[in-house]
Amino acid sequence: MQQHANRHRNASGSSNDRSSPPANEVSQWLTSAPLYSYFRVNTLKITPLEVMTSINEQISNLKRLKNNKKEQHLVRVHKHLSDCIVISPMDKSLLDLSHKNEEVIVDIPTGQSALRGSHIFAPGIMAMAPEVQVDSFISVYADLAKGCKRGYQKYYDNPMKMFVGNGIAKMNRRQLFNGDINPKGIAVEMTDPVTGIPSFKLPDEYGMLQNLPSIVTGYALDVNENNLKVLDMCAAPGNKTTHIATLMNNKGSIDAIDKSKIKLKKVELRCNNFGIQNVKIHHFDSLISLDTNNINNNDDRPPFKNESFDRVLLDAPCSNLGQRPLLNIQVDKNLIKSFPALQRKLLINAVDLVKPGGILVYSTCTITLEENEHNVAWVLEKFPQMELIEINSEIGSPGIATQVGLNENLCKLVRRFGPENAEEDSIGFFISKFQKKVK
Ligand SMILES: C[S@@+](CC[C@H](N)C(=O)[O-])C[C@H]1O[C@@H](n2cnc3c(N)ncnc32)[C@H](O)[C@@H]1O
Repeated sequence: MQQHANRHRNASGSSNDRSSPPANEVSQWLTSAPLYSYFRVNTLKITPLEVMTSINEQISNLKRLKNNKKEQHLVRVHKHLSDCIVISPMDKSLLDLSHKNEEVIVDIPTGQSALRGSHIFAPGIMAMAPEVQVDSFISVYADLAKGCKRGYQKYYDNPMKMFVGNGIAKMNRRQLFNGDINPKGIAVEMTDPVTGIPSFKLPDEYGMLQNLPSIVTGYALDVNENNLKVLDMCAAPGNKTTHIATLMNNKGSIDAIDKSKIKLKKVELRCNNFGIQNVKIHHFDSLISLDTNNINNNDDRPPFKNESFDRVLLDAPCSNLGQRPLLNIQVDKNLIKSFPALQRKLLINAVDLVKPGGILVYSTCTITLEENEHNVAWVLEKFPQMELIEINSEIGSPGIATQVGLNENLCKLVRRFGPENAEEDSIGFFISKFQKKVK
């Protein structure tokens, strides 16, 4: 019996459903980088056309493309999202992906970012060959074995170093490892990443690289009306807060809560860069964001009164099994199992804080059924005042139906981003949208 159950178990964490992709397909998908990158334009300061022109200029100046006769159309505005620019990968036949003698070793997060089109920043470099000069053309490897000590002097020979592409050194070994001060800034400009995703640099105020489903989440909150009162319960580092504020055109108000003080600094910085003025930042625990004992007379800060908000976003802490590429997937089963309980506690507060007629969006950047469809089914069962409503988006797929989760019809109302989403190859993600019934 056990054997039978395991055969049908899949990486989404469930048995008995036939629509989840098999585990090997999921792990292959998780370890690879999404095909496209997306830049969400800060429309408070600049138009998508201006940003597109600027990205286009930088990309067409890349050496690989400049010397090539084939015309490439790598940059376009998303057909459904007017503030989202889609950047396609470069034609791989134009890239120089031969392994160079001179190399640098980077840590796993830096390797993952390079696969998504980032340059290599100094703090991510573990080792650099002594012969590397500024402007040398070098190979970059991610140390999947985590065996390379920072500043390692010899050639790092390990079968678990993964080639992520080639680039031009902008610092040498001495600048990286001999100084007293930790170096910052770009140490290698990636010109030929194995994924072909081009790198570019724009002023911070123009907007930010953001995953497609995160952009869809901002739209799902429906903030077109004037003077809405919005609560973002898990806001840092502010990707969605800044998008929602932009969609609100700086009108109304957003209370942005997070329990991480350090990460809230990023929310503040982004809001300042983007020219956002309608966000109030609170270092607080959203598990106690509801004023159950009526102790707070100030509605400018948490805990907030019952039914205070027109819109609530709960972009919940989760198992993160969607953040591609995950070059070393380490599944701590006990940690993963702990998330649904935390998410449900946050959902209880979210339900209480939204006004009748108001909207609650619940999202995660993971693909497990327990943190997604099962939590949605739990809300519907526990809170009859909450109705699951459609997300008007053609992007993403319906949810996965199971006996303990959502049925086929309810699955059509949610958006799931996983290996089944071949067309808009993105990170793993889940979005659901509820409306509180008017009494
Ligand atoms: C998925 S991230 C949010 C990402 C963010 N919405 C964005 O788009 O940039 C989850 C966040 O929840 C925060 N968090 C976890 N538990 C929390 C709690 N009890 N109260 C408030 N924030 C919490 C974490 O610090 C983390 O920043």
